[in-house]
Amino acid sequence: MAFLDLNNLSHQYFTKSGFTKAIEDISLSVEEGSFVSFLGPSGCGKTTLLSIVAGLLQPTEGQVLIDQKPLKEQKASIGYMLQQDYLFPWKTIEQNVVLGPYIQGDRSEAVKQKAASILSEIGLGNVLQSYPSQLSGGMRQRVALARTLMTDPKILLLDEPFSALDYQTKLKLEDLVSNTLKSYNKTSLLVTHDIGEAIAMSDSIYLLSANPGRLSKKFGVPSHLKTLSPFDARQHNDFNALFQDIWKELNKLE
Ligand SMILES: Nc1ncnc2c1ncn2[C@@H]1O[C@H](COP(=O)(O)OP(=O)(O)OP(=O)(O)O)[C@@H](O)[C@H]1O
Repeated sequence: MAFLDLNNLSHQYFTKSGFTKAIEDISLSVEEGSFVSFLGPSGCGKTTLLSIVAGLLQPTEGQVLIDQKPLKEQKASIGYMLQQDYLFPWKTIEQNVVLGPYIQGDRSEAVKQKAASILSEIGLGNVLQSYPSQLSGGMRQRVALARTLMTDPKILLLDEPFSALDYQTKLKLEDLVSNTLKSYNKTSLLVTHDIGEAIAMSDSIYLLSANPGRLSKKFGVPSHLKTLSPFDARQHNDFNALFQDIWKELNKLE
Protein backbone atom coordinates (compact mmCIF):
# COMPACT_ATOMS: atom_id res chain seq x y z
CA MET A 1 0.00 0.00 0.00
CA ALA A 2 1.29 3.49 -0.81
CA PHE A 3 2.73 5.49 2.07
CA LEU A 4 2.67 8.88 0.39
CA ASP A 5 -0.11 9.90 -2.01
CA LEU A 6 -0.16 13.11 -3.99
CA ASN A 7 -3.71 13.53 -5.23
CA ASN A 8 -4.44 15.94 -8.10
CA LEU A 9 -2.06 18.61 -6.85
CA SER A 10 -2.20 21.98 -8.59
CA HIS A 11 -0.68 25.24 -7.48
CA GLN A 12 -0.88 28.83 -8.66
CA TYR A 13 1.17 31.73 -7.31
CA PHE A 14 -0.66 35.03 -7.20
CA THR A 15 1.44 38.17 -7.54
CA LYS A 16 0.75 41.85 -8.27
CA SER A 17 1.48 41.25 -11.95
CA GLY A 18 -0.88 38.28 -12.27
CA PHE A 19 -0.66 34.59 -11.49
CA THR A 20 1.68 31.75 -12.39
CA LYS A 21 0.44 28.21 -12.71
CA ALA A 22 3.38 26.31 -11.22
CA ILE A 23 2.08 22.72 -11.22
CA GLU A 24 -1.07 21.09 -12.55
CA ASP A 25 -2.92 17.93 -11.64
CA ILE A 26 -0.03 15.92 -10.24
CA SER A 27 -1.02 12.53 -8.84
CA LEU A 28 1.35 9.79 -7.76
CA SER A 29 1.92 7.27 -5.01
CA VAL A 30 5.17 6.39 -3.27
CA GLU A 31 5.79 3.14 -1.38
CA GLU A 32 7.24 3.34 2.10
CA GLY A 33 11.05 3.23 2.03
CA SER A 34 11.37 3.97 -1.65
CA PHE A 35 13.39 6.73 -3.29
CA VAL A 36 11.75 8.85 -5.97
CA SER A 37 13.30 11.65 -8.04
CA PHE A 38 11.86 14.52 -10.06
CA LEU A 39 13.57 15.89 -13.14
CA GLY A 40 12.35 18.63 -15.44
CA PRO A 41 13.15 21.93 -17.11
CA SER A 42 14.00 24.91 -14.95
CA GLY A 43 10.87 26.48 -13.48
CA CYS A 44 8.66 23.42 -14.01
CA GLY A 45 7.56 23.43 -10.38
CA LYS A 46 9.86 20.88 -8.70
CA THR A 47 10.53 23.03 -5.64
CA THR A 48 6.87 24.01 -5.48
CA LEU A 49 5.96 20.32 -5.35
CA LEU A 50 8.43 19.61 -2.53
CA SER A 51 7.22 22.66 -0.59
CA ILE A 52 3.66 21.32 -0.78
CA VAL A 53 4.74 17.87 0.46
CA ALA A 54 6.68 19.61 3.27
CA GLY A 55 3.49 21.40 4.29
CA LEU A 56 5.16 24.80 3.70
CA LEU A 57 2.77 25.62 0.87
CA GLN A 58 -0.96 24.93 0.68
CA PRO A 59 -1.85 23.63 -2.81
CA THR A 60 -4.52 25.52 -4.72
CA GLU A 61 -6.11 22.14 -5.46
CA GLY A 62 -5.59 18.56 -4.38
CA GLN A 63 -4.16 17.01 -1.26
CA VAL A 64 -1.21 15.13 0.20
CA LEU A 65 -1.90 11.94 2.16
CA ILE A 66 0.67 10.29 4.39
CA ASP A 67 -0.33 6.81 5.46
CA GLN A 68 -3.86 7.55 4.15
CA LYS A 69 -4.25 10.64 6.36
CA PRO A 70 -4.17 14.27 5.20
CA LEU A 71 -0.80 15.91 5.82
CA LYS A 72 -2.20 18.67 8.03
CA GLU A 73 -3.99 16.23 10.33
CA GLN A 74 -0.97 14.30 11.44
CA LYS A 75 2.48 14.67 12.82
CA ALA A 76 4.47 12.52 10.39
CA SER A 77 7.68 14.48 10.58
CA ILE A 78 9.29 15.54 7.37
CA GLY A 79 12.99 16.26 6.92
CA TYR A 80 14.39 18.68 4.37
CA MET A 81 17.90 18.68 2.90
CA LEU A 82 18.82 21.64 0.73
CA GLN A 83 21.74 22.81 -1.36
CA GLN A 84 22.90 24.95 1.57
CA ASP A 85 23.57 23.08 4.80
CA TYR A 86 22.39 25.87 7.16
CA LEU A 87 24.70 24.73 9.97
CA PHE A 88 25.20 27.27 12.75
CA PRO A 89 28.86 28.36 12.50
CA TRP A 90 29.19 29.13 16.22
CA LYS A 91 28.02 25.67 17.29
CA THR A 92 30.09 22.48 17.24
CA ILE A 93 29.07 19.60 14.96
CA GLU A 94 27.57 17.77 17.92
CA GLN A 95 25.61 20.89 18.99
CA ASN A 96 24.33 21.36 15.44
CA VAL A 97 23.18 17.74 15.19
CA VAL A 98 21.36 17.62 18.54
CA LEU A 99 19.60 20.92 17.87
CA GLY A 100 16.23 19.47 16.77
CA PRO A 101 15.64 17.28 19.87
CA TYR A 102 17.07 20.05 22.11
CA ILE A 103 14.55 22.54 20.72
CA GLN A 104 11.83 19.96 21.41
CA GLY A 105 13.06 19.84 25.03
CA ASP A 106 14.90 16.51 24.93
CA ARG A 107 18.41 17.11 26.29
CA SER A 108 18.97 13.55 27.47
CA GLU A 109 22.22 11.63 27.21
CA ALA A 110 20.42 9.34 24.73
CA VAL A 111 20.18 12.23 22.28
CA LYS A 112 23.95 12.79 22.41
CA GLN A 113 24.54 9.07 21.98
CA LYS A 114 22.21 8.94 18.99
CA ALA A 115 24.02 11.92 17.41
CA ALA A 116 27.40 10.25 17.95
CA SER A 117 26.11 6.98 16.52
CA ILE A 118 24.64 8.56 13.36
CA LEU A 119 27.76 10.69 12.81
CA SER A 120 29.94 7.64 13.21
CA GLU A 121 27.80 5.66 10.73
CA ILE A 122 28.40 8.30 8.09
CA GLY A 123 32.13 8.55 8.76
CA LEU A 124 32.13 11.64 10.96
CA GLY A 125 32.70 10.08 14.37
CA ASN A 126 35.87 12.11 14.88
CA VAL A 127 34.54 15.63 14.29
CA LEU A 128 31.94 16.02 17.06
CA GLN A 129 33.80 18.90 18.70
CA SER A 130 34.84 20.60 15.44
CA TYR A 131 33.11 23.66 14.00
CA PRO A 132 31.45 23.75 10.55
CA SER A 133 34.20 26.06 9.19
CA GLN A 134 36.74 23.27 9.82
CA LEU A 135 34.86 20.83 7.57
CA SER A 136 34.71 20.39 3.78
CA GLY A 137 31.47 20.99 1.84
CA GLY A 138 30.82 17.25 1.57
CA MET A 139 31.37 16.73 5.31
CA ARG A 140 29.02 19.60 6.10
CA GLN A 141 26.31 18.04 3.92
CA ARG A 142 26.80 14.78 5.82
CA VAL A 143 26.33 16.71 9.08
CA ALA A 144 23.13 18.18 7.60
CA LEU A 145 21.98 14.61 6.86
CA ALA A 146 22.75 13.54 10.46
CA ARG A 147 20.84 16.55 11.82
CA THR A 148 17.86 15.65 9.62
CA LEU A 149 17.90 12.00 10.75
CA MET A 150 17.97 13.01 14.44
CA THR A 151 14.29 14.00 14.40
CA ASP A 152 13.43 10.62 12.84
CA PRO A 153 11.47 12.00 9.88
CA LYS A 154 9.32 9.53 7.99
CA ILE A 155 9.82 11.38 4.73
CA LEU A 156 13.00 13.02 3.49
CA LEU A 157 12.80 15.81 0.92
CA LEU A 158 16.04 16.57 -0.90
CA ASP A 159 16.15 19.72 -3.03
CA GLU A 160 19.37 19.62 -5.10
CA PRO A 161 21.41 18.81 -1.98
CA PHE A 162 24.66 18.06 -3.83
CA SER A 163 24.63 20.71 -6.54
CA ALA A 164 27.25 22.86 -4.80
CA LEU A 165 29.73 19.99 -4.38
CA ASP A 166 32.62 18.89 -6.58
CA TYR A 167 31.99 15.87 -8.83
CA GLN A 168 33.91 13.27 -6.82
CA THR A 169 32.36 14.31 -3.50
CA LYS A 170 28.95 14.35 -5.17
CA LEU A 171 29.29 10.72 -6.35
CA LYS A 172 30.41 9.58 -2.92
CA LEU A 173 27.58 11.41 -1.18
CA GLU A 174 24.95 10.10 -3.60
CA ASP A 175 26.00 6.62 -2.58
CA LEU A 176 26.26 7.34 1.14
CA VAL A 177 22.99 9.26 1.39
CA SER A 178 20.91 6.77 -0.62
CA ASN A 179 22.37 3.80 1.32
CA THR A 180 21.83 5.55 4.67
CA LEU A 181 18.23 6.48 3.83
CA LYS A 182 17.53 2.91 2.67
CA SER A 183 19.00 1.47 5.87
CA TYR A 184 16.72 3.77 7.91
CA ASN A 185 13.78 2.82 5.63
CA LYS A 186 13.04 6.46 4.84
CA THR A 187 10.72 7.44 2.03
CA SER A 188 12.68 10.00 0.00
CA LEU A 189 11.87 12.55 -2.70
CA LEU A 190 14.75 14.16 -4.59
CA VAL A 191 14.64 17.16 -6.90
CA THR A 192 17.64 17.43 -9.18
CA HIS A 193 18.83 18.60 -12.59
CA ASP A 194 21.34 15.76 -12.73
CA ILE A 195 20.08 12.69 -14.64
CA GLY A 196 22.98 10.53 -13.42
CA GLU A 197 22.28 11.47 -9.81
CA ALA A 198 18.61 10.60 -10.22
CA ILE A 199 19.45 7.19 -11.71
CA ALA A 200 22.14 6.43 -9.12
CA MET A 201 19.89 7.21 -6.15
CA SER A 202 16.32 6.38 -7.14
CA ASP A 203 13.93 3.49 -7.48
CA SER A 204 11.83 5.57 -9.87
CA ILE A 205 12.13 8.87 -11.67
CA TYR A 206 9.33 11.23 -12.73
CA LEU A 207 9.73 13.80 -15.47
CA LEU A 208 7.77 17.05 -15.19
CA SER A 209 6.81 19.11 -18.21
CA ALA A 210 7.26 22.89 -18.21
CA ASN A 211 4.75 25.68 -17.56
CA PRO A 212 2.87 24.40 -15.64
CA GLY A 213 4.60 21.27 -14.36
CA ARG A 214 2.62 18.15 -15.17
CA LEU A 215 3.74 14.56 -14.79
CA SER A 216 5.01 13.58 -18.17
CA LYS A 217 6.71 10.20 -17.76
CA LYS A 218 7.83 7.71 -15.13
CA PHE A 219 11.02 5.62 -15.40
CA GLY A 220 11.89 2.66 -13.18
CA VAL A 221 15.55 2.14 -12.31
CA PRO A 222 16.71 -1.49 -12.73
CA SER A 223 17.41 -2.82 -9.25
CA HIS A 224 20.75 -4.41 -10.19
CA LEU A 225 22.19 -0.92 -10.82
CA LYS A 226 21.59 -0.11 -7.18
CA THR A 227 23.93 -2.86 -6.03
CA LEU A 228 26.83 -1.12 -7.79
CA SER A 229 28.87 1.86 -6.60
CA PRO A 230 27.91 5.16 -8.28
CA PHE A 231 31.07 4.95 -10.39
CA ASP A 232 30.53 1.31 -11.48
CA ALA A 233 26.82 1.94 -12.11
CA ARG A 234 27.75 4.76 -14.46
CA GLN A 235 29.84 2.33 -16.55
CA HIS A 236 26.93 -0.11 -16.96
CA ASN A 237 25.08 -0.33 -20.29
CA ASP A 238 21.69 -0.22 -18.57
CA PHE A 239 22.64 3.02 -16.80
CA ASN A 240 23.68 4.60 -20.09
CA ALA A 241 20.57 3.35 -21.90
CA LEU A 242 18.31 4.80 -19.20
CA PHE A 243 20.31 8.05 -19.21
CA GLN A 244 19.75 8.40 -22.95
CA ASP A 245 16.02 7.61 -22.72
CA ILE A 246 15.58 10.25 -20.01
CA TRP A 247 17.74 12.77 -21.90
CA LYS A 248 15.61 12.33 -25.06
CA GLU A 249 12.37 12.79 -23.12
CA LEU A 250 13.71 15.84 -21.26
CA ASN A 251 14.68 17.49 -24.54
CA LYS A 252 11.12 17.09 -25.78
CA LEU A 253 9.91 18.96 -22.69
CA GLU A 254 12.16 22.07 -22.97
N1 LIG B 1 6.92 32.68 -4.55
C1 LIG B 1 6.60 32.70 -5.85
N2 LIG B 1 5.81 33.65 -6.36
C2 LIG B 1 5.47 33.67 -7.68
N3 LIG B 1 5.88 32.75 -8.56
C3 LIG B 1 6.68 31.77 -8.10
C4 LIG B 1 7.09 31.69 -6.74
N4 LIG B 1 7.88 30.59 -6.58
C5 LIG B 1 7.98 30.02 -7.80
N5 LIG B 1 7.26 30.72 -8.71
C6 LIG B 1 7.09 30.38 -10.13
O1 LIG B 1 6.51 29.07 -10.19
C7 LIG B 1 7.12 28.31 -11.24
C8 LIG B 1 7.74 27.05 -10.62
O2 LIG B 1 8.83 27.43 -9.78
P1 LIG B 1 9.72 26.36 -8.99
O3 LIG B 1 10.76 27.10 -8.23
O4 LIG B 1 8.83 25.45 -8.23
O5 LIG B 1 10.38 25.54 -10.20
P2 LIG B 1 11.65 24.58 -10.21
O6 LIG B 1 11.33 23.49 -11.16
O7 LIG B 1 12.02 24.17 -8.82
O8 LIG B 1 12.78 25.55 -10.80
P3 LIG B 1 14.37 25.34 -10.87
O9 LIG B 1 14.60 24.03 -11.56
O10 LIG B 1 14.83 26.50 -11.68
O11 LIG B 1 14.87 25.37 -9.45
C9 LIG B 1 8.12 29.24 -11.93
O12 LIG B 1 7.47 29.82 -13.04
C10 LIG B 1 8.41 30.29 -10.86
O13 LIG B 1 8.75 31.52 -11.47
